[in-house]
Amino acid sequence: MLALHNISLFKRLSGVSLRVERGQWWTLLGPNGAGKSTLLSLAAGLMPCEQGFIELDGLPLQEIGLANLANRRCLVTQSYSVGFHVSVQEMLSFYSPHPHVPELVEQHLQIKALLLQSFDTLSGGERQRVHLARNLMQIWTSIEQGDALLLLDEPLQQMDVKYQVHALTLLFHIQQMGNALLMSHHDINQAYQFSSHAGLLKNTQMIAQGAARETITLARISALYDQAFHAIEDTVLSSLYFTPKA
Ligand SMILES: Nc1ncnc2c1ncn2[C@@H]1O[C@H](COP(=O)(O)OP(=O)(O)OP(=O)(O)O)[C@@H](O)[C@H]1O
Repeated sequence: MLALHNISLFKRLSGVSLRVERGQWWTLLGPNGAGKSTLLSLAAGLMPCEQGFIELDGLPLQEIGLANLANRRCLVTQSYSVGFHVSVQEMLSFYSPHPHVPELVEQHLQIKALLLQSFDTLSGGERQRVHLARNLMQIWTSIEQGDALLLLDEPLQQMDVKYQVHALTLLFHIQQMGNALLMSHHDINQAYQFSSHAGLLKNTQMIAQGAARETITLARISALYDQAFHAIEDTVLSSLYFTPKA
């Protein structure tokens, strides 16, 4: 679905290639400043690459146009404010062609209880739930068709543990419908547990990529963050649990 061919942007991203296919959930891991947000903005078509090119279903991104892209892909950015007084209901109807919160979204993000509240008075976690819901509603028709590309820049920030699990479960359902996900995240264990694939970015370069459980290894994670880790076997989840050495 999404193909990045050797893309670069001065001091922000260097020669990155990546293919994200339908039904795959990629997580980008890497230290602050590694280039994760830059990669997501370029993939969303919000700025041009200096070198290389990006295709969506074989078409160069710049030929698709932002209006068409808006029906097909969303970008959940790291910070979001509306800048004026507006209720959650008004904000959702302003940005989304889909007038109602879809049942699957409501089930996991519980937006309806917030609809009459002013967006600017929401707590950080509530705001992030609405921000995620708004982006999903923007492309909901494509999501239902299994044809959507979700670009997510640390989408769980400020959510409490319960809503993190709810949001990850919602994203898992959306992946199972055949959609493609590319997400940056700072939680190695959630990436290991939930994503199908992982890309490790360091100093603007992709140093490893592939199936999540083959790519996220103790040696690579320690090198990625310049930090020693323990890997503990979780026999219940038949998974590894990474924890930094103090
Ligand atoms: N608008 C900009 N102009 C110039 N440099 C920028 C700009 N935005 C980001 N950068 C630089 O590009 C590099 C990559 O930044 P980016 O935001 O992509 O990192 P990141 O991996 O998303 O980091 P974080 O985990 O902190 O969100 C950083 O060195 C950053 O300082």
